[in-house]
Amino acid sequence: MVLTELGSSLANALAKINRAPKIDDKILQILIADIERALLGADVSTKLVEKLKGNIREKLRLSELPAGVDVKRVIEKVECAQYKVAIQTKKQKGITVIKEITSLLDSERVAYVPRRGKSNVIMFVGLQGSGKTTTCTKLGYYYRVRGWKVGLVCCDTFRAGAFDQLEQNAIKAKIHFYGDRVETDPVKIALEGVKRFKEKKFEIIIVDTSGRHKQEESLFEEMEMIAHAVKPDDTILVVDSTNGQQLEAQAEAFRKRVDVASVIVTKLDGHAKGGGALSAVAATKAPIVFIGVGEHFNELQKFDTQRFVNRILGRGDIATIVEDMKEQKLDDQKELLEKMKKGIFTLRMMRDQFQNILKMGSFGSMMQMIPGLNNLPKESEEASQQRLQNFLVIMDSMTAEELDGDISLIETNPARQRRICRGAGVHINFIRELVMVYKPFAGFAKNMKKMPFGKNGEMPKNPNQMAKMANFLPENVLRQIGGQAGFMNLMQKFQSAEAGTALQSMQNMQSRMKGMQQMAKSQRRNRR
Ligand SMILES: Nc1nc2c(ncn2[C@@H]2O[C@H](COP(=O)(O)OP(=O)(O)OP(=O)(O)O)[C@@H](O)[C@H]2O)c(=O)[nH]1
Repeated sequence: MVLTELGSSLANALAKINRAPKIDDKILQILIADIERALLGADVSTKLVEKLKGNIREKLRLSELPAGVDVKRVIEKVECAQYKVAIQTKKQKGITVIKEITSLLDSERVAYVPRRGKSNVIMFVGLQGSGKTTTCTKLGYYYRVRGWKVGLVCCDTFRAGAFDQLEQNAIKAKIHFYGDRVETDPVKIALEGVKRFKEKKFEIIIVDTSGRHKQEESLFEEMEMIAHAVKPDDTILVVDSTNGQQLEAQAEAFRKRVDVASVIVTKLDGHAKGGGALSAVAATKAPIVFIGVGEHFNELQKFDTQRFVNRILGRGDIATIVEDMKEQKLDDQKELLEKMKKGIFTLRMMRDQFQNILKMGSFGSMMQMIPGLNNLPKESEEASQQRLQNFLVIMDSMTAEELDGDISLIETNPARQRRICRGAGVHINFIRELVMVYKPFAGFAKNMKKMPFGKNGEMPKNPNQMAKMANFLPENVLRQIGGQAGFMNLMQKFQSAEAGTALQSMQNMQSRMKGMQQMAKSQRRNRR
């Protein structure tokens, strides 16, 4: 994501503060200038950047801070207890540099949250090509994998091919679909679709409406009529981030005509205007609920300003990973854990883990959430995902005996290898690579027997035990997460994010890191 570049420029600017022996006004001016350059480079409007600079200058008066306050922490930390005392005495609001950056992207309005056991009707609106139809499926998929009953209604009678596109997407994403090829009145289709899904107690009913090339009166009239007919609980505007700052006017125009409750910004996976797009939408005070970061169904990320800023600044977002695992019930892996503790790790178990990784989203987005791993080389992301898909296809062509038995069954039998690869339609090299990826996982499981887990399998809290645990990680993975100190910090974050699932989460992460390390290695080898 290009926003990662904005994040690293901002993180570099903040790092200068940490390196400076003394913080004075001159250093602060340099910081402000660096931040200005980074934000303008990401297309954030000059008006907003000027406001941000003014706020920092006005609210961060170094000379007025009481003695004893840690200035570096004041500048950098989002929450700083000492500074809170300082600001109370000065009657200022809790403003720090990061808070200011966060507020650029924060609409401060709370979005609609669907309720379980009720039919939540969500209407999508937006210009043609904004990614509306794709995003309807992505959102449907997002809820389906979290156990909601989802239905899609296609009311786009304007664009030929919209029906087929949504129907195909719905089939691929295993979501129920309603459309009518013959009916030309989108209002009738919307009413009928919503009625049918409500009768069958669907919980999420997504209504895709027509788009137009520009903001035409006919588009708005149609939107109003559909909204009037189905009375949506939530109306989501889909906007294309490549329009950058222009989105402020676009979002305002839609909001004047329908009650746009929230916004999804798409195509943030590779455009320099991402910062402009997000800040422009936030300026309209419509909350951004999700962002689209690719064309695949799972490339939709929940948007939470604070977590997003943490992530792009390289501070990771463990809370989202743990939440995703819980929501997708990926943390329910007691059986896996029990087996691994006995040193057992089969190909079937690896296949389940790989499926979990794919369910959680792309490698890139997951990596960006882990502190210290945010800077993995970009180019490996898509290739890694493809490799994972190939491995899954190979494992799907194996017999139960091969999936559950000893790896030597495959490793020492070329005829078996050829049969599996023929079934999977892949080159024989892939199965050799799969064996190479599998072996360290199995070795890791063997090591687990020696790890200092608590009586009930919980992660150690004692620092010495934690340090011991770190020794079981591969050296370069440990380096990437900031050595033993980084590992302990990560563990604490997992534990505080969700004490009950910390162990499973950590073990999942460890397995994934190891797998990714192997993949990166074999990619490097292939490139050579
Ligand atoms: N890279 C990237 N492409 C996306 C994203 N979201 C959608 N797209 C692509 O954008 C193009 C347009 O998406 P559609 O969903 O067809 O657009 P639409 O807004 O529904 O168009 P109409 O139905 O004509 O109104 C397609 O090629 C999508 O694959 C995203 O987050 N990232």
